[in-house]
Amino acid sequence: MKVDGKHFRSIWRERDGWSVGAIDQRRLPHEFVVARLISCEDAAVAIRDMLVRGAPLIGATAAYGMALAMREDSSDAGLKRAYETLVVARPTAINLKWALDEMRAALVPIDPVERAEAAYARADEIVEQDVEINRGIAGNGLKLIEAIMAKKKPGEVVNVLTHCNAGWLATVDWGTATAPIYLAHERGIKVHVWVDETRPRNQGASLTAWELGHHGVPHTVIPDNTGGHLMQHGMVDLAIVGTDRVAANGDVCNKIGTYLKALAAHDNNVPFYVALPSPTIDFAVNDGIRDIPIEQRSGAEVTDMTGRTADGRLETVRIVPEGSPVANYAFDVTPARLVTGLITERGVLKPDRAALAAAFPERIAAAAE
Ligand SMILES: CSC[C@H]1O[C@H](OP(=O)(O)O)[C@H](O)[C@@H]1O
Repeated sequence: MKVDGKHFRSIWRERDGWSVGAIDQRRLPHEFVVARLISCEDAAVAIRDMLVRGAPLIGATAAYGMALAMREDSSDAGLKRAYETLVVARPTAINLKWALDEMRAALVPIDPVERAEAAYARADEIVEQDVEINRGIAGNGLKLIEAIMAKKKPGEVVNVLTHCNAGWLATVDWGTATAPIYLAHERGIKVHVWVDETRPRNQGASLTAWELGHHGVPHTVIPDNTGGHLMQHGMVDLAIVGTDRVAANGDVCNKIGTYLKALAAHDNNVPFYVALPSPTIDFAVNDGIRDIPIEQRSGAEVTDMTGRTADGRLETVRIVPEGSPVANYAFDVTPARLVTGLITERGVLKPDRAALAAAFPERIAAAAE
């Protein structure tokens, strides 16, 4: 999307034809820094350390990581090593394994001498497919926003709450949860976004607020615990969040705190939608709460905070007493019963196996492989 009028994507193949550029999201919102990935290991570290993050972008980065690996060693052993290096970078977003499986399926059958070129071609396809899918999500989600706007009085706005960052920074472009918001904004529909800060990594405060602001979308950053109050007072028309993995039964894994937001929405009859591209559907998992692996990250993400001082310096400070134990679960799972609908590129679906299977039969086949 736009950054001060200039169009950007979150990841791209550089002009040299082989290295990979990516916005270093750890530096936002205070610094806009572009990283250059030149090896498979660079791609794996970028995913693990959240230089890039967000399920679809993790998948795109892994795809280019395989292409970088094929430049280094396109043998069968090199292909296996690259897959194994990348697939363990983070455990929860299924898009990582999806992209690696897609790359492996394209590369195993061909001569090793052809693999590097083929890998970049397939990675480029995955990147362009993500953008197209998100445009589809935008159009399908827009209908929900338009239906709410139709019931509003002149001059009123549609208030959308979102959690974490499921914006264009979490994908290649457009985002998932934000895609309908950007399209509504571009169509002149007055939307306002309540942006959950999303402790401890603050993807909302640091990333969603940054991208919405640079694209000119009205928004307000709120502490994570505010959403329930806003819903009780009729200040949220709908919630739209992203997801890292949707189980076959419609359970939704997303950033920690999503489940609590869904409970508040359910209690206040606020529609709670989840936006996702079909690669995020995992038919191999039948019970999301029981079976989706929940990443636990470093306690330092909870004990420390980084910000900009009054004189412009970036500093990290400790906010938890030395010696206090810390737990840092990065995701939770919202049961399907709390989800109003799944906004996909093929329509808004009921969060259940029948709807998912009917819309995306190819995802069932993939899970069976
Ligand atoms: C469009 S997927 C975005 C999804 O990914 C985020 O997790 P992380 O920032 O840790 O990669 C979060 O769960 C978002 O909803």
